[in-house]
Amino acid sequence: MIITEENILAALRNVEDPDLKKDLVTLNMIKDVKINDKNIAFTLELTTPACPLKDMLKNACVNAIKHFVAADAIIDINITSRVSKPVDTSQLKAIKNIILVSSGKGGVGKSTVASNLAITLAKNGAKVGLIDADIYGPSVPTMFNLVGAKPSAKETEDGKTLIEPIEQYGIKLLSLGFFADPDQPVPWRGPMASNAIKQLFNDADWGALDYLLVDLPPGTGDIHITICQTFPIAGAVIVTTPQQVALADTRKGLAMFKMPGIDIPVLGVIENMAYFIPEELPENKYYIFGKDGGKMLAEQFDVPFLGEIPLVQGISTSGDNGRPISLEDNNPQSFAFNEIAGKVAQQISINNIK
Ligand SMILES: Nc1ncnc2c1ncn2[C@@H]1O[C@H](COP(=O)(O)OP(=O)(O)OP(=O)(O)O)[C@@H](O)[C@H]1O
Repeated sequence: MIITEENILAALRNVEDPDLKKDLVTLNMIKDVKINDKNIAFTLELTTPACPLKDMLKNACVNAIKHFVAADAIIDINITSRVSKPVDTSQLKAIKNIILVSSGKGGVGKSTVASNLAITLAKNGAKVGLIDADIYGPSVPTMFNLVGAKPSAKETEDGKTLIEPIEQYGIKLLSLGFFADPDQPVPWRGPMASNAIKQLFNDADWGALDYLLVDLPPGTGDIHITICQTFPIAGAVIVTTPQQVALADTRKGLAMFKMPGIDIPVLGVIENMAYFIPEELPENKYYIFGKDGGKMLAEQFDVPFLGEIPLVQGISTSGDNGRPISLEDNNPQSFAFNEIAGKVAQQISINNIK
């Protein structure tokens, strides 16, 4: 068979993206096909740089071309991505997907998860921002080694003043902690807190972002309602620990996102501190808070289970030292965060195609 672009595209129509349930040609993911004798090159444009199916799709393309077009073809696939976004007409047009990171209870590791997910998505090549909206105890300044940092302001051409997010580890950051005295007992309350948070979205120079993560305060309250009702949210990630007391509060958090008038897609549940691994015995797992609580909760609410993170000292010390663990490339916990970040991005891509 003569190798033509039509033959190649016809072959690739047999490759379906298992998440998006359509073939790669219909999804407009195949670009720039070039043919030179038996050499075939093209670009496969994914919906997220963190796509967990990258290798699988690449292999499927090679197999389809070899099977339907030419068994001896030499195939070179260049993988890129263009992050998809929900259809919306909001003022935050340059921000493609706002992801809420939420928990029913305080102290379950929501900020740890939000920070590590942000870093992991950025490491995969996405443009990422993080808003720390935790009015009770903003932890982003500590986790990103930015205690005492103050964002600067800039004047736009039309005379508006914009806050400049602070960039650290490739992520644009704004935290309520940058604007309050860390020793003040209750820095933000009621309408003042809601207004401050709205400003972090509306009056900041975010530029173009693929993902803007929001570290919410624990529980369900005014801040949650304000954010959910003011901004177009792509979805919420729920962080829980396996104890019954945490799960009970997580149920309420999950139910809030499903309430009429809020109705935010739940991207899934992450079980943090799922088991304890002692540093000197890394093969041993101790289920000190019970087993599979997060997984069962996800099943019960019919939302995806995104994965589990163990309780390890390295996660806590790295956060306290201002360099979250996922900055380390070869750490098992970085692999765990990479898998979870891939699943979060995958769920967003699935929702955006609906
Ligand atoms: N998987 C883990 N292993 C070890 N320590 C952890 C883990 N996850 C979180 N921690 C530690 O637990 C503490 C609380 O975590 P974090 O601040 O992320 O929780 P949070 O849910 O955001 O809390 P808050 O309710 O105050 O916002 C921190 O000291 C953090 O380093």
